[in-house]
Amino acid sequence: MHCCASKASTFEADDTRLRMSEKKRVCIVGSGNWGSAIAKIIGNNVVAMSDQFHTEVRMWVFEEMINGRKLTEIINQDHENVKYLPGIKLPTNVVAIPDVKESAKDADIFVFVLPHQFMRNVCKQLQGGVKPTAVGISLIKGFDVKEGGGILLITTVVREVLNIPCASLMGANIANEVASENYCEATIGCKDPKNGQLLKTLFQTKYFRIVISEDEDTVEVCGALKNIVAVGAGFADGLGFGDNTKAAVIRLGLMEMVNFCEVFYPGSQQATFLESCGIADLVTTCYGGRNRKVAEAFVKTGKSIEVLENEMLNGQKLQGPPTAYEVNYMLKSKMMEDRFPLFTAIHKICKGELKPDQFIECLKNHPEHM
Ligand SMILES: NC(=O)c1ccc[n+]([C@@H]2O[C@H](COP(=O)([O-])OP(=O)(O)OC[C@H]3O[C@@H](n4cnc5c(N)ncnc54)[C@H](O)[C@@H]3O)[C@@H](O)[C@H]2O)c1
Ligand SMILES: O=P(O)(O)OC[C@H](O)CO
Repeated sequence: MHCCASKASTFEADDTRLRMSEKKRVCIVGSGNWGSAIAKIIGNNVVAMSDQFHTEVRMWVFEEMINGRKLTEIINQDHENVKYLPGIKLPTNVVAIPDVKESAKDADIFVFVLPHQFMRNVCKQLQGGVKPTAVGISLIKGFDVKEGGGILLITTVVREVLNIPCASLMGANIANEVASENYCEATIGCKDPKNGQLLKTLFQTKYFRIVISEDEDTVEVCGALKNIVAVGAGFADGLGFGDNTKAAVIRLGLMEMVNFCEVFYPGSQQATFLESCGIADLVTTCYGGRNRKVAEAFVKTGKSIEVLENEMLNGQKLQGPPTAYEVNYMLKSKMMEDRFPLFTAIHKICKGELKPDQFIECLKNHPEHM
């Protein structure tokens, strides 16, 4: 009897070990406004699905001092990111870690969510410290500039630098609204159905509904380009135009997004623009986003984008102006600026090469009207 009981417990221990080793450990790389909102979702989901996931979620935090305390300390003791997502409690199983390599230890799933301009540098720090079996997902909107004139998707940077597969999650997702659990949707771009399903399990909640698309490049490109259009919407608002003009900016922006994908990402499907990552994100960003808000103030105050970003966003980062630069960097090198007049005008206005009041003039002769 005794012998059988001990054998049974050995089997149980083996079984538990097996299940433990199959459990996925999640690392969130980034902890800004969206990073913190998504940490709330992931932290709650892994506890609800503790048979599939380790319940501790490590979140890399770019350390800074707030009123004499370290931000990591505040998050770990008070369970709130008081700087980037104030007023929202984070689950206690989300652990803030200031060392990116330490946060990545033993992780099976990497969620990349930081302003895109910092991504390559952070990825380089992770090089060599990532399990070869890990998978990544990028929530980052923007491009990486390639020497010699091209641009890379952020997921390509992850694949190249870390040698792991990488999907993306994009959508109409203003972080504060998601953190307040207001119903919305998102799109996961992932060619591999098994990884797509695993990632959907990690992110979906009753209020955050997800559709998987295999058209992964288009999903990601939509997320990056919509931030440029949002800047244009802000210019139109700052210039005092009404809703018809903003609708025209959104439509022409969408047409340039579609053309951009056709030219640079052949095989892109038009149906993808009807997902949350496409038209829905464009609408939300052109009405409620940070890029729109700062661009409106840019026209009204005459201050530079950098000054306004510092004054208005308390450390949060704009993605639209740098993305307009990155896209222009490529279009210019290919002598294709004329084919994308809205993207081009927005970049030139941000750089002070064109006056804001010339924005609408640039749209009056858009190739869409020829
Ligand atoms: N905020 C949103 O509503 C939202 C929604 C969907 C997608 N996104 C996208 O998610 C990505 C991250 O946005 P966010 O809102 O979480 O960030 P954010 O705009 O809040 O940026 C602040 C973050 O950048 C970090 N940071 C500052 N300097 C840094 C450096 N040198 N190196 C590394 N990190 C540094 C800060 O510590 C902080 O965590 C962006 O690409 C954004 O477009 C944002
Ligand atoms: O606040 P923005 O302009 O960075 O936009 C936020 C999100 O990308 C909207 O989906």
